[in-house]
Amino acid sequence: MTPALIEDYALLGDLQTAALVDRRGSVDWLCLPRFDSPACFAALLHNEEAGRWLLAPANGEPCTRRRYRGETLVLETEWETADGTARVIDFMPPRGEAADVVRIVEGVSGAVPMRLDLKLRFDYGDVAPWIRSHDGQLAAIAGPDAVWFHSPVSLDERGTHAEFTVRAGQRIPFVLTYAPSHCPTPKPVDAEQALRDTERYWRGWISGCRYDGRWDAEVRRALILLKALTYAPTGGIVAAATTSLPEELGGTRNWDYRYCWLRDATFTLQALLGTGFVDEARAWREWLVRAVAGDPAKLQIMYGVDGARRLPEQVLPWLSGYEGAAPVRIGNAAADQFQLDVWGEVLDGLHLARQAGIQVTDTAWDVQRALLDYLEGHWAEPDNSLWEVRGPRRHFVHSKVMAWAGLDRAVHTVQHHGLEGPVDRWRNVRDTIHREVCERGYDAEQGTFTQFYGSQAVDAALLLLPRVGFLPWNDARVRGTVDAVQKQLCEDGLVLRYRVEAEGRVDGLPGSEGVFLACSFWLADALWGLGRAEEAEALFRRLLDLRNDVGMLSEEYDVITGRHLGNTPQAFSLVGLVNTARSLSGKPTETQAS
Ligand SMILES: OC[C@H]1O[C@H](O[C@H]2O[C@H](CO)[C@@H](O)[C@H](O)[C@H]2O)[C@H](O)[C@@H](O)[C@@H]1O
Repeated sequence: MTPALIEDYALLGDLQTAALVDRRGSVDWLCLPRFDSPACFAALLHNEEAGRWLLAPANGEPCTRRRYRGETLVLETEWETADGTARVIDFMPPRGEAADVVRIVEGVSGAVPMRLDLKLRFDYGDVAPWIRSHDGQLAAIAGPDAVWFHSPVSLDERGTHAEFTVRAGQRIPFVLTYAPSHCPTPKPVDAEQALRDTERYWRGWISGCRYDGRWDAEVRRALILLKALTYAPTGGIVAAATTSLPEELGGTRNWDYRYCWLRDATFTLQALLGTGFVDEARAWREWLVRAVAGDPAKLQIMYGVDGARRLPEQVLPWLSGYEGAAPVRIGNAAADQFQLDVWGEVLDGLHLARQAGIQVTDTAWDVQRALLDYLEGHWAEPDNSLWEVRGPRRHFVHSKVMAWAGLDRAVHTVQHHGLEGPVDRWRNVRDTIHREVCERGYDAEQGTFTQFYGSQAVDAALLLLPRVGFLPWNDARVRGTVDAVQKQLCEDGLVLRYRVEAEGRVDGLPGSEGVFLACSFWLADALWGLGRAEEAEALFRRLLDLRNDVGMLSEEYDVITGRHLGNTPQAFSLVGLVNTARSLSGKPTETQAS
């Protein structure tokens, strides 16, 4: 069986890792025990030989309907068949001692023949484990990993297959539990109790939401998905739950997003803080301070969820890739890039946290001082930009503007919060950057800011300039830039990050890609900022319609085929949804010093 469409997957998660389940009842992606651990189900990036867990009516049809139960991450998938109706309830209880995936088959009506196929393959499909029976449970063991399977339904002698019938009113539990192979057999959770606890957990969490604007249900669903991308033990936030879902069908732009990007995490923090989730923001700040500690000048643009620095990029040649889009990569070489914007984004994010009442600790301010020292010494250098180009470094305009923003927040903090720092020096550098960007990053003939100094092209990140307070919305240069982005980067009304073919292929990569959903939300924000409310709202509604049946958005979208592209669910896109809903409700995410 080939993997499903990207938009056919729903997310399960336990705040340490995540699984993807499709409309046919197949769990095709699961990394254990952490988001960035090797997958034990990797059918998503190959086929069922790389591991998956199917639990569905034997007729093999996709489901009739599915939904999350209320405001939780408990998924209910329902099939109406000729024999009756069956439901599968899937969830991962927020992590206790071990990671569990729980599936409860429920008979709704009639008597439905069901099929279970459990193919565990450790190390991203490369290792077929030994399967043994132990005290009424099955154990799949290989190397460091062990997965235990517990159910009243007996599997065949190979421990991989079962056929059974579910009758109206019956509930049959299946529990899969991970433990390191040297540890004692983990105690399986009680499925029904775990279901109650998991529902209670998510309902309790979302009750902390303080959003009172429009599109309330859509925002709350996006927040639940964002929360599922947080790594509870450390406060880190991953950019997405997957690796190597392609940015172009059949293409090579396939990257691993199961890490913590400071940029993506800071944007997530803005969305969480703006909707009342101060605890998550505090946890992220603590994560950041720990990750950066030691030598803050050696700031990386991304880290492992535990703050690990080394994330070497590798190719997994035994996986054919999603619908043949090879290579499948793990790790991410972008970790070694210089992306100037990140310094500004982190300083901006910490400023926002302070404004939200999260007190500055001495350590947090020390970290900011060190980041500012680095920024002062390096802002004038070319960088790889927020788009992580693998072509030559350039003087990207958005990067310089974010350097300006970082210094601007520092000046404000000293002036208004009584913290110490060389404010006159910072103010001078800030003003120098502003002048330079307006001179070298603006094309007066075209009436637009440009992608980098001297470039003829534009970049969707320029839409963010007014949001960080670099220039006001009513500045003619801002209006001209929004017009140029619309004219040059829109495909069917949605926004590309930049034209890959422009400037001698600025990103240094072969192939092309879809429209970038976060940038499309930024355009809606910009239209709103310019007072073009109707256009902004129409674009936002269009973007909402791109969500799949359970509210998920991936990174990009193919306007020709109407398919989701790139890793999923993607924090960047979900943050865009939350922030634009806030803007259109009159509560814009503007991060300038105030
Ligand atoms: O397109 C090339 C780059 O694509 C990825 O980066 C993108 O995703 C990041 C995580 O969401 C985001 O922070 C960045 O702004 C995006 O451009 C990939 O991770 C890079 O390795 C790759 O060069």
